[in-house]
Amino acid sequence: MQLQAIDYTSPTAQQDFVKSLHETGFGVLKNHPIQKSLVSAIYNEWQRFFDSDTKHDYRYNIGPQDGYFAPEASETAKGHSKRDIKEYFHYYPWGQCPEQEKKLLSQYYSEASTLAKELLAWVEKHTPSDIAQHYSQSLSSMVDGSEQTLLRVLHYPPLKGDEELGAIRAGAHEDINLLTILPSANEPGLQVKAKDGSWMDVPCDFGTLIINIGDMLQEASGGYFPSTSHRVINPEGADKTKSRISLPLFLHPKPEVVLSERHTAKSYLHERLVELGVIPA
Ligand SMILES: O=C(O)CCC(=O)C(=O)O
Ligand SMILES: [Fe+2]
Repeated sequence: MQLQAIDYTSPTAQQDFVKSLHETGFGVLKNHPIQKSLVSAIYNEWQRFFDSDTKHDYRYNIGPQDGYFAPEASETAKGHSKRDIKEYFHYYPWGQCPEQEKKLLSQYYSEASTLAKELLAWVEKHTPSDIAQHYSQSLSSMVDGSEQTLLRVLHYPPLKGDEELGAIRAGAHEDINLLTILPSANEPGLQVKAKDGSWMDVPCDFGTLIINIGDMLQEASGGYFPSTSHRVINPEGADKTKSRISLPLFLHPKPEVVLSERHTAKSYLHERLVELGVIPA
């Protein structure tokens, strides 16, 4: 399995990108419209946020899931017994956000959502017709007017040595949504599972964007687009003392969208959040 960066401006970008998503569940883009300077400014602002105690004033709301999730409240990946070693903030335009950090984060949300929708349109255009006939409605219309798209600011704190045995920064998991777009983080660690079961490092060149399929698009495409397992491993040696910040945007459809005979977006999301231990059954 190879993950080579595709040039967003190349004449064959759309086909190459959708081929990569079909074959691996992942695609890497360079020369895309998201500015590096915006991403690094957000990383800096949120490092300060996570380093300060005011984060506790933004504790997440259990139903809507917006706000700050402390390490004690973070996810336990399906099939794992230890919580991930991370804390994070869930931003929605309608949700809570510290005033100081709102300007850049809302700008990023809007730019990244626009790009994610464009990439979803590429996926739609290059889905073979025998697969596309199973979409209950066009992929673009699934997200039009959706208020569910989630921007997560993630902080993996430096390791102190007192972490629970076997706990890792992000246990192997699949994303729940349609598509995820993720700027390369400020530190390595992201790995993707290849078809032979081995773990491969995802290239971490600052400025590239990583896109992956989530379970909802896998479900809607009958598996044509695979939702590939990924994880974030712990740093070693001198890197243990470093924080890692990342900024995934999870493109979500409207709740009433029918994904398959089994699921609407709402029923699927609910099932998965219970599994992750972040909402009660
Ligand atoms: O931090 C990363 O690089 C990936 C995060 C991730 O996979 C997730 O939050 O779903
Ligand atoms: Fe993920």
